[in-house]
Amino acid sequence: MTSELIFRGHESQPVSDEYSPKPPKPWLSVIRPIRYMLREQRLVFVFVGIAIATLVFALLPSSSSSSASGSLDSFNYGGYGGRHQLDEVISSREFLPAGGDRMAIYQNNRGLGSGTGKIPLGLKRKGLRIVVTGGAGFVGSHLVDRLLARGDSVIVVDNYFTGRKENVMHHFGNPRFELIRHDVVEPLLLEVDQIYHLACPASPVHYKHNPVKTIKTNVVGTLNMLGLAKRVGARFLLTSTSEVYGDPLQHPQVETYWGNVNPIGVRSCYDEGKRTAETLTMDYHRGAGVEVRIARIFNTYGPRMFIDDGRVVSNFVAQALRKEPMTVYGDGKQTRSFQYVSDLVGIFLQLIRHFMPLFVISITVYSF
Ligand SMILES: O=c1ccn([C@@H]2O[C@H](COP(=O)(O)OP(=O)(O)O[C@H]3OC[C@@H](O)[C@H](O)[C@H]3O)[C@@H](O)[C@H]2O)c(=O)[nH]1
Repeated sequence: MTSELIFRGHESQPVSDEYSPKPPKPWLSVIRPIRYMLREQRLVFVFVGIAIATLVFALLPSSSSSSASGSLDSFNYGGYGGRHQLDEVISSREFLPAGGDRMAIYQNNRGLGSGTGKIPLGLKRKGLRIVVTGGAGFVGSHLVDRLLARGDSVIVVDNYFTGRKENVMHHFGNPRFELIRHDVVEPLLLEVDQIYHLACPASPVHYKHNPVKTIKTNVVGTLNMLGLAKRVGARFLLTSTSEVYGDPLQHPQVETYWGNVNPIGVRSCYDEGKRTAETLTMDYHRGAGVEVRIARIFNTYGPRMFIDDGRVVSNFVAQALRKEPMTVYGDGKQTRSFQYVSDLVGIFLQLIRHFMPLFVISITVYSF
C-alpha cells in the first residue's frame, strides 16, 4: 500500500528536465550591498571621504566674503571664521595703542539666520535686503556705500534732520538703492533681512537742539525698528555711543563698566536715550529672540562730517584751515578715541555677518 501510494505521487507530479531558476530571496537584495560595503575596507574609505568633505566645507571661506575694500581688509579682517579674525584685529598693535578710550561692540545672537549664513561653494553671493536708518547721515552714508558696493539692496530711511540727500545722491539710479523720507518715531513696515539702526543726531549741538525729540528718537524710534526686526525676522544692529559711560570714573572704559551718567543733565537726552535703546535691544533679544548687536561708537571722523557740527575734529580742522587758534576746552587733559569712518563701517559689516556667541570687542584706534 505504502509503496503504491508513493509511486502514484510521482506520477501526479511529472519531473521536468527544463531549467527553472530558484525563486528570488528578498532579503538577499539587502544583504548583498552590505556585504559588498564590508569587503575590502570599503566602509573605511567612505567614512574618510565624508570626513574630508566636512573639513573642506567647514574650513573654506564662504564665497560671500565682502568684496568691499577698506583699511580693515588690510588687517585680514574679512572672510569667514569671524571670531578668530576679530581677535587678531583686537590684538593688532595698530588697533591697541596703550591707554585711551575704546569703541565697544556688543553682539548677541541665537544662531544663523537672516540670509547671513554660509553659502555653498560655487554659488554667487545673494544680495541681502537691508534697511539703514539715518542712511543719509555722515556714518550712515558710508555704510550705504559699502553695502551697495558688495551687492546688497539698500533702503535708506532718513528724515534729513542731520542727514543730507547729497550724501547718497551718487546712488540715485541704482536699482538696488531706495531712499525714503521718514522719521523713525513713526512705525514702518518693510521686508528686509537686516536693519542697521543709526537714526539719531549725534553731535552735541544737534542732539541738544531739541532734547525731547532726541530722546523720543532713541526710545520710540528704536522700539519701532526692533518691532520691525521681530516681525520680519531681521538681524538688528544698534549704533550706541561712548556716551553711555557718561562722565566715566574708569579710564579706559571696559565694556562691563556701567557708567556714570547724569540723568538730568543737558546731555541726558542723548546719553539716557541711547542707554534705553540698548535696554530695549537686549529685551527684544531676550524676550522675542531677535538677533541683535550693539556697537558703542566712540569719536568718528571722515568725509561728510559737518564742518560746523561743534565736535573737536571738525572744530580743529576748521580753525586750522582758517588759521585761527584751536580752542581747547577745560584743562585739555581729557582723552578720546578717534576712528576713521570707513574703519567703523567695516566693523559693522563684520559684526552683523558672523555667527558668534555673546561677546564683546573693543578697539582703540587713536587717543589723545
Ligand atoms: O573745539 C573743541 C571741541 C571739543 N573739545 C573737547 O574735545 C572733546 C571731544 O568733544 P566732542 O564734542 O568732539 O565729542 P564728545 O566726545 O563729547 O561726544 C561725541 O563723541 C562720541 C559720540 O558718540 C557722540 O555722539 C559725540 O557727542 C571734549 O572733551 C571737548 O571738551 C575741545 O577741546 N575743543
